[in-house]
Amino acid sequence: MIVTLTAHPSIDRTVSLSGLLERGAVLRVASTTTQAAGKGVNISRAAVTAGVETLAVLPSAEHDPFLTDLASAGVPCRPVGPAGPIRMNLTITEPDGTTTKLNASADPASPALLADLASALLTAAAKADWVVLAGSLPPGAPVEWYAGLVAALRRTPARIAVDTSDEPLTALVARLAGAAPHLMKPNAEELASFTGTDAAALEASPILTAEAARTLVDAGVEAVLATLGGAGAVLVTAEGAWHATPPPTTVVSTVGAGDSSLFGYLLGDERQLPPAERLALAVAYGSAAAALPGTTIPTPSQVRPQLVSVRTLDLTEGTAR
Ligand SMILES: O=P(O)(O)OC[C@@]1(O)O[C@H](CO)[C@@H](O)[C@@H]1O
Repeated sequence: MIVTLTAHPSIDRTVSLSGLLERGAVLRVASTTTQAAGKGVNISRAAVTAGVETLAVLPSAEHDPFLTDLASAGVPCRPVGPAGPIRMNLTITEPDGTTTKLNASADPASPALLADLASALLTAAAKADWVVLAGSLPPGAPVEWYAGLVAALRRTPARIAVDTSDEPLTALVARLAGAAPHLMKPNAEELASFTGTDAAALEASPILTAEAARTLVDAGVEAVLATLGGAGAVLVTAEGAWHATPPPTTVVSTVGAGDSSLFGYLLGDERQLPPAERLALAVAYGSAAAALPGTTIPTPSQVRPQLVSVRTLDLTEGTAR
């Protein structure tokens, strides 16, 4: 079972433009969609369509329509309240695939709500193969909240994956000694933020990315899945490093591609696939998501790992095979 925590869930409103975005202009909208989302929720959605048992833990008021949306998608939920209204994040997509995102903030989370979320998560972790801490933290949560949760989750049988950014990521990286998650999924920008490298340089060089990811493995993280957008992804473990390139993809919306990649990796792990095949599944899930509108998460029939090419990276020689 994959338990996800979305401490800062969102209603994702996507506006698809029929032309290119022009600041200050009046523009025609081709279509709009609205979906209950947030990183952990998206991963639980992917699990449901792949037939993997999941539970989405999130703050929510008792009868919030967000829960109705998740129930109609068949996503098992553990809402924790009382919580304020769920924020709305806006995505603007252009016909060339350019995706612009405006992410809002929820009302501040109280210490009592954070404590109840942590306790619901620790209870669910007793039955989980993986617990995924995903997304930003709501206002009011201390930046080291994820780091503290990882330390507590390390005392349960579950394995822990984290995908976050900004201060919560920095705080987690600062406390890896003795409390490292089993899996981290930074993108190039996130990896650059604590390795003193440049995101564009990482996206252009899988070897540089693998070297940066390697610093997390040296600090105790079992596996680092570094996603590089159109350049695919790099996987680094203590055993080696791999780079996977996606098939040519017509990008419609990149929202949810990272969450889909992370789920693809976890699915490969549940199926006990070797590292290169787990990476291929991650990249296939990510590129399938990028080809879909809004925050749509791909179904297994839309995911084609056989079209992904994987090569081994030799970090001592600085070469790829
Ligand atoms: O503000 P955060 O928590 O970093 O990201 C939230 C978010 O952008 O992440 C998902 C895509 O990964 C979306 O469903 C959601 O709107």
